[in-house]
Amino acid sequence: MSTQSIHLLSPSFPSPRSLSNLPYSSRLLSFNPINLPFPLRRSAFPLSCSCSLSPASPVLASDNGSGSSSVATQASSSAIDVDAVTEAELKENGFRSTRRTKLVCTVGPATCGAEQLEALAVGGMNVARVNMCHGTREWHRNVIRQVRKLNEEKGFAVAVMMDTEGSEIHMGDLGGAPSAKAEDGEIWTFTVRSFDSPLPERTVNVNYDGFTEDVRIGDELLVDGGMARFEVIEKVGPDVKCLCTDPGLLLPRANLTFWRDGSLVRERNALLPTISSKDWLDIDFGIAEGVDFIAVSFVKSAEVVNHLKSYIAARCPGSEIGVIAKIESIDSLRNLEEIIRASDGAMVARGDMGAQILLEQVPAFQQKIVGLCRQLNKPVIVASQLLESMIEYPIPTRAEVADVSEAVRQRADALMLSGESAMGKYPEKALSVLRSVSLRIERWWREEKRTEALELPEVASSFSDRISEEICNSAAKIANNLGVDAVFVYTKTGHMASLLSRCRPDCPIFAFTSSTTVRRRLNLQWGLIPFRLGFSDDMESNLNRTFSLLKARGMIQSGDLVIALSDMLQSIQVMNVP
Ligand SMILES: Nc1ncnc2c1ncn2[C@@H]1O[C@H](COP(=O)(O)OP(=O)(O)O)[C@@H](O)[C@H]1O
Ligand SMILES: C=C(OP(=O)(O)O)C(=O)O
Ligand SMILES: [K+]
Ligand SMILES: [Mg+2]
Repeated sequence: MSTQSIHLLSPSFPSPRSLSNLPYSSRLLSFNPINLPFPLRRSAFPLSCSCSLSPASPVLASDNGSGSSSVATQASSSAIDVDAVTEAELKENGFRSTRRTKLVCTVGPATCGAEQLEALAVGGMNVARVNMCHGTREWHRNVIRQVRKLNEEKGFAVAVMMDTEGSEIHMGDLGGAPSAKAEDGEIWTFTVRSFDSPLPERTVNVNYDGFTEDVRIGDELLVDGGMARFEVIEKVGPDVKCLCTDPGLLLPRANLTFWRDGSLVRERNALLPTISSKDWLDIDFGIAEGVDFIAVSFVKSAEVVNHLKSYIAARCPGSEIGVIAKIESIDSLRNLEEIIRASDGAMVARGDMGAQILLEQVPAFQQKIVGLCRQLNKPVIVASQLLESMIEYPIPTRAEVADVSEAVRQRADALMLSGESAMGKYPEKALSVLRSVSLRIERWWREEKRTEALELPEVASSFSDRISEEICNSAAKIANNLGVDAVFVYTKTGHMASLLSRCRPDCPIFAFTSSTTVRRRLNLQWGLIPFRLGFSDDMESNLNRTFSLLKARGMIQSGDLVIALSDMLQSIQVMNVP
């Protein structure tokens, strides 16, 4: 085997024992040109016979029901866990075929059964989202546990995202009716009164007590950003009488916004807390159930993100729960950069965003948010109405396919289904459209060699981080120039894997981590194939083990060209699989 390597050692980094015999002085940046015909760093032992050299480092127990990270001492030196679906895909079609864009599915009544969840997992769902706007905690608990059970029993690695309700104004649940039709010219009552008995005809509850005080006669009331439109004509105590001016379908808990002189009214409701008391209870529930991500609705500033992160850290120290900021309000657009910096990722929540700004402004903001997240090295999800027509129909519109393609072309980390998978007629078909469009556009992009000119600014905050960042940028470039088959990264926290993902290299990135929770979290990031593997500081031994384990499972072959990086060693090695 020929190994060619570049090692970059940070002065603050503990020198791994495997390096002690190498001719490096402490503060050293040594660059060995990779096209030299001999190995720069000789293997102490031949890689092909090294599967017995497994490290005795502790590894985390495999996926368990609670998602907690109980440390088991060396569960199995030979084990490597990878998502069963990716494994099958790799074996069948090789490295280049793996999908880089990740897929999030909202789980709802159409998909909450074990069989349906399994079908979504097999269909490529990387993250299951539960929306706390709907359903009971019991219902959500059941879904989360079923996902965990499937992971355990079937070898999936589906992460779970809990999405908070937030305190924006929305309608009640229509007294149990699935929907209600508002016709042109009808008078409807929007009220903050609560009813014990069924709702009177043409009456809708509103969740916000200040509603009657805040609206004025002449205001326009928009349901779901314009699915139906009303004009406020009279206020009678707790009731607001409205004339329907644009007929439409009202869905349970639909979002309400009111507009005055062409502008969104943001008076007192703009002062409502981003995380309501109900949301805090849901968050406690999510932490207890071991969710991987919490998506915060209607984020207005970085402050709330920081607050939630410290709350999570205090409630469960060492937790790996990622906080995703949903960009959907005017305030979030104003404070975009600080919010994204504070978060572990962002969601372009186009549903509510489109109700708060002009629809024609949404695409530009999408592009801006996707670009900013990439620059700041945060995963980004493009969400809402990607395949809306598939709630009803088995094929998407051409326009929807174009929208999905655009998000893939922007190289968003993930695409999300909402109603399509939660309550639509064709959840699996919708997922397969996302999958096939992603694959097709990614391939087209690679074939066209459309390497984008996007400048990636430095994100590191320490010298050691800068080294990691430079290594990842260089490794991605080398990978593209040499046309390598895969980049391997050994990462404890996942940071180096995400830095590589940020570069969007042409080949897949195999991210090896010993933590089950880090592994699941990496599921949201572009191009990463997370593996759980116990590993040591000794790269030779890590590589040997990985090669033999992956070869035994038919996932790589002798002769495949890989680049290997490690965040313990801060090194780049280029080699053929022995
Ligand atoms: N847990 C659930 N229980 C019942 N219905 C749900 C659930 N989750 C989602 N839905 C349905 O799917 C639709 C789309 O989901 P989503 O986009 O997450 O919510 P929203 O429409 O409130 O923004 C919802 O409007 C609702 O009708
Ligand atoms: C994803 C969104 O949030 P939710 O579905 O919770 O309204 C959105 O508004 O686009
Ligand atoms: K929500
Ligand atoms: Mg929303």
